[in-house]
Order: sequence, then structure tokens, then C-alpha cells
Amino acid sequence: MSAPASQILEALDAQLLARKAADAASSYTASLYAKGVDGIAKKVGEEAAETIIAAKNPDDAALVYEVADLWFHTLVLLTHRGLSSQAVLAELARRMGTSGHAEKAARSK
Ligand SMILES: N=c1c2ncn([C@@H]3O[C@H](COP(=O)(O)OP(=O)(O)OP(=O)(O)O)[C@@H](O)[C@H]3O)c2ncn1[C@@H]1O[C@H](COP(=O)(O)O)[C@@H](O)[C@H]1O
Repeated sequence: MSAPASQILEALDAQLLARKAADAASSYTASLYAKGVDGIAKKVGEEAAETIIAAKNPDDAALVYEVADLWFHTLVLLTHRGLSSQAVLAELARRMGTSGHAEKAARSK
């Protein structure tokens, strides 16, 4: 059986943080950090586009694969900014139980 989702995210957060001190030649994450926010954000955009294409095809495994790529690259983006999955989980927890319609109406911007 796989580990609980929270443990997987915490372990990945720790790995991504540790990769800030890694060599870009041996770590893909470090090679992304070396590209800066523009390079990481570009990669997030590419993975989002690949997710959209996968969503329009019937292969469920391919869609899951692309969403995993998208999640991974957004986590790299967060870590690059000094954030982590924990901040997103806290925001999702805050929204839990509130209708998306009500939540959007309460947004200040
Ligand atoms: N979860 C992931 C993960 N998901 C996707 N990827 C990489 O993301 C890249 C996306 O592939 P693409 O084909 O879209 O990109 P590409 O076109 O080949 O790359 P570009 O030349 O366009 O940049 C591949 O290199 C994947 O291996 C990941 N790389 C790393 N991780 C995790 O991060 C940890 C640290 O990895 P390193 O930093 O490489 O040690 C690993 O132990 C994993 O847990």
C-alpha cells in the first residue's frame, strides 16, 4: 500500500528543499531552480498544456501521468519561492465546506 498523501507531499517538499543545494547536472530540480522563476513557470505552462491534451484523450493513465508532472513542477515553483505544498494544503483546508460560488463572491480581487 502507498504512503498517505500528506506523507508523500511532505517527503517531496523535503527533497525539493534539499535540491536547492544540489548540482544541476545531477538533479533535475536543481536544473529548474537554475533557470529561475521564468524557466520554472514556462515548464508549468508546458505541463498544463500537456495535461489539457491528455484530458481530451481517453487514456486515464496518461492523464494521471501528466497531472503528476504538472503537480511536480508547481511544487518546484512554490519551493523556489520559499513556499511548499503545506501552504496550498492550508488554503484548500480553509476553503473546505464553502461552496465555490460563495467563496468566489467573497474574494476581494
Ligand atoms: N516527481 C518528480 C518528477 N516528476 C517529473 N519529473 C521530471 O520532469 C521532467 C518532465 O519531463 P518533460 O518530458 O516534460 O520535460 P522535457 O521536455 O524532457 O524537459 P525539458 O528539456 O523540456 O526541460 C522529466 O525530466 C521528469 O523526470 C520529476 N523529477 C523529479 N521528481 C521528484 O523529485 C525528486 C528529486 O529529483 P532530482 O532533482 O532530479 O534529483 C525525485 O526523487 C522525485 O521524487
